Amino acid sequence: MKKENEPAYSLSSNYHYIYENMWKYDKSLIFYGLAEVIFNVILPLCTVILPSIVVGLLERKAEISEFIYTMILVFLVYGTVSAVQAFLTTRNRNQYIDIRLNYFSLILFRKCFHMDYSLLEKEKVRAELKKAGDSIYGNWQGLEGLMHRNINFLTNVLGLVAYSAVIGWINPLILIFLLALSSIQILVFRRAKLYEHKKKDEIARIKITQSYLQDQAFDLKAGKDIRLYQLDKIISRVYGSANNKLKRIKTKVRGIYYVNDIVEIVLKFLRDGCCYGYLIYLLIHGLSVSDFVLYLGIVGGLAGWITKITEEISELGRCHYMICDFRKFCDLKDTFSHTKGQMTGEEDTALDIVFDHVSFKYEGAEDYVLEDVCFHMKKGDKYALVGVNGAGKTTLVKLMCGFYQPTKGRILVNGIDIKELNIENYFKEIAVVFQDTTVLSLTIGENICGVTADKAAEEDLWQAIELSGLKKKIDSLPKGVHTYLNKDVEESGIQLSGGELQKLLLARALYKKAKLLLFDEPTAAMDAIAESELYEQYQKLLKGRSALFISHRLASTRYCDKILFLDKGRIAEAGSHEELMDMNGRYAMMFEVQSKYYKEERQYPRQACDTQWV
Ligand SMILES: Nc1ncnc2c1ncn2[C@@H]1O[C@H](COP(=O)(O)OP(=O)(O)OP(=O)(O)O)[C@@H](O)[C@H]1O
Repeated sequence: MKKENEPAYSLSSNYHYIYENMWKYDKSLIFYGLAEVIFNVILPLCTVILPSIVVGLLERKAEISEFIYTMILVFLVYGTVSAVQAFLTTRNRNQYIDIRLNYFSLILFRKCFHMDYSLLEKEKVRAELKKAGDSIYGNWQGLEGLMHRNINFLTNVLGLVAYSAVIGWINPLILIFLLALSSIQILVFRRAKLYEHKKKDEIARIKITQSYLQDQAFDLKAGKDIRLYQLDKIISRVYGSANNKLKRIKTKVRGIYYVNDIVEIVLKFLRDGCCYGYLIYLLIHGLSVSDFVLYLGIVGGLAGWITKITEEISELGRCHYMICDFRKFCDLKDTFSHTKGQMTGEEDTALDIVFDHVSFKYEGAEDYVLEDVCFHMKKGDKYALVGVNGAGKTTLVKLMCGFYQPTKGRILVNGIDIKELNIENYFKEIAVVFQDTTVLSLTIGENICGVTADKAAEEDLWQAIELSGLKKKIDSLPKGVHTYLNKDVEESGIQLSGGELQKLLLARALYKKAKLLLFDEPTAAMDAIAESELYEQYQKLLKGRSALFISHRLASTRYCDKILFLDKGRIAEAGSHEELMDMNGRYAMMFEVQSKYYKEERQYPRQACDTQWV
């Protein structure tokens, strides 16, 4: 079993993951990477060997012509190697950014789009998503970081091997001494990195709070409430306290790195002192000046390779942990079947839904939101779901959508347990309008059809627009269905009113030609005329499809075949409008309370107007 803080994947598995995907994306990336490693080592070797050649010429008082030819050759070699190395570095850097944005980002997008909704909602999973995002949104971080760091690491290892061969030839003891010092440095680095990793969960949680508050500060909708209810102070206070928490953690992490830096300085002092002392000793005892220059460069360079190897190992470790975060999120197991699973039957135009003793509670909650809910909605049935606030209506709709699994009992869709369904296919067969649904800042047509308006089935698009009551508005827009919403993507975008937005969401649900339609307060923001028009064409809108809708305006429920009255998560009353009125229970009471105001209003309409304007 893995211990806490132990990475979820081995380093070799992460290497395999990255290079396998690089190979899939663009095979040449691997070859260009290897070429960069080779040229990264050749270049510093040139800077060590070439000066020693020049000093050698001076030492043996070479002819001026030989001196000039050699110098030209030196510059040519150095120039060519530098140019190739610079080309490879730039190319690889750009390509690594490219694969991060165009390949790995899309893996994360796809995971978010298709994973169980209930998983995505969990606070713990959101923190994991934040960490997975950190590993791809940043240069030299996580996945991209490993590609860069690996080039650097291999460069340093190859450099170390080449330089070690020369130093081992001078004196093997120096080599052993240098390697021993490096091992100490690596161990100290590792301790600092492990501590930093331990704090990552805490940091991710704080960052979620920070980015939520930043969103609120910049959000147009929140801007209204912030001004009217003076929420700025509380937002600033919570943001400040999150910043302080982060600062405290980062100060502790920096403290550990400070110890690491001191150890590094002491080791460097020891290393350079001993090596340079030994070379001076050799010079005094007959070593030529050109060899002294060469060895000096090699010893100095070797220390550089070693220092960089320790740095790169620590950076590789950091990237390794970040890749683990990315893969852990991408490998989260779903409870629903997304790619396999059964289909509901293509020939049907409606779905048959059974709630068989369904109880449900949200994760971490003590109480059940729904308890022992039983009903059978046959193909083509129109159901209304009513009840007081918090009775569990939206939760029931979300269960019907396949966003959550029941805690107890079963939900059957055309006789198949929802757990056994191919949920992606089921999503294609249902259309839902939630209370908190948002639109994308794209064109009206794209929002309704999910594709560009040109590719949409034109007739269906206009039919949905007409049925939802949005036609008049669209006809008034110069660009019609090609008009952009909001201003995030297109400056000329327009802002729809609450009611118009609701009509648009309705049009989107109707365009889909779903077998099951679920509406959560679909008319809450509509004016009375729009609402009444909608109800009048209710049967036409739903054309033999199954539908369930939640509404607090009980007058609307009379268009439904059956009404379920939900009370504290249980179905307290069920039947047609007339049956429930005859029952004289909670539904009848709520209906009476609502209709009382309409009656009163009809009795005194003028009076109200007069009082207002006289
Ligand atoms: N994601 C969630 N996590 C935890 N509890 C939740 C979640 N969503 C809703 N609840 C709780 O479940 C209960 C039922 O909520 P639900 O939204 O289903 O009620 P509702 O009947 O649709 O209410 P309303 O008429 O106000 O829209 C509430 O007490 C709510 O706090």
